Amino acid sequence: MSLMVKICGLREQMAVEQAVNAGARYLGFIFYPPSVRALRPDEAATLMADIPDNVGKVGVFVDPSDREIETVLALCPLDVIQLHGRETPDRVAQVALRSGLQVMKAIQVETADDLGALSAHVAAADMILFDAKAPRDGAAVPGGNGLAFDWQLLQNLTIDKPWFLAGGLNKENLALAVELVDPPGVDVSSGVERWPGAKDPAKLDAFLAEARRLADLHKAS
Ligand SMILES: O=C(O)c1ccccc1NCC(=O)[C@H](O)[C@H](O)COP(=O)(O)O
Repeated sequence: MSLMVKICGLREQMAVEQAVNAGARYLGFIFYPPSVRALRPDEAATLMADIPDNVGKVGVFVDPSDREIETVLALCPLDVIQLHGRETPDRVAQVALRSGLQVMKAIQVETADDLGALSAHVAAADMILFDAKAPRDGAAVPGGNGLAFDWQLLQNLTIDKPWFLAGGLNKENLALAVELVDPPGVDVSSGVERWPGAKDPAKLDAFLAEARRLADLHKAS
């Protein structure tokens, strides 16, 4: 098993370099102004300048207009557009067609009902990311909240596209999450931070080392 790791919400050059060197497969940059992790396109372009081709650059959007996406793409060489709002499968397909890029659709999960539209999203998107629902607080943003959902809801999931488990992951709970869900990829933001928006070098390294350890364990078994 190789476990893909996506580190999300990067804002600092050092953290970008560290995540690349420690084996992250995807790096996420937030283009949603209400988030503390949001970047302007020019700031993100600077951070992306030296990312090698084997590491995917993911732009995270929430119910974006075509114009918002085009403004980012004019400066940022994204590989993947992550849609983290209430986008329908039709909108996901439209974004993929217009941008020519891969699209990752985030599905926010609290109960089994939240998986009702999964097959339509799988058909429309190139990748799926399962995350926890945001707290029911008007000020909450839809991701990066450090909250886990009931991972058992994803047990025995078979989907024929790459997918990621996200939401409240950290070095301590990664082994249990991987054992229960066996995801092809995992995504983390808060669990590798000192505070929202500031990645912690020690936590980043520890998370990526744990992901490698789990992948090696799986290979050996
Ligand atoms: O991270 C944000 O600030 C954010 C804001 C709005 C939409 C999505 C956002 N993050 C998307 C991600 O992919 C996060 O990594 C994912 O929600 C998991 O976050 P965490 O629970 O903090 O590890």
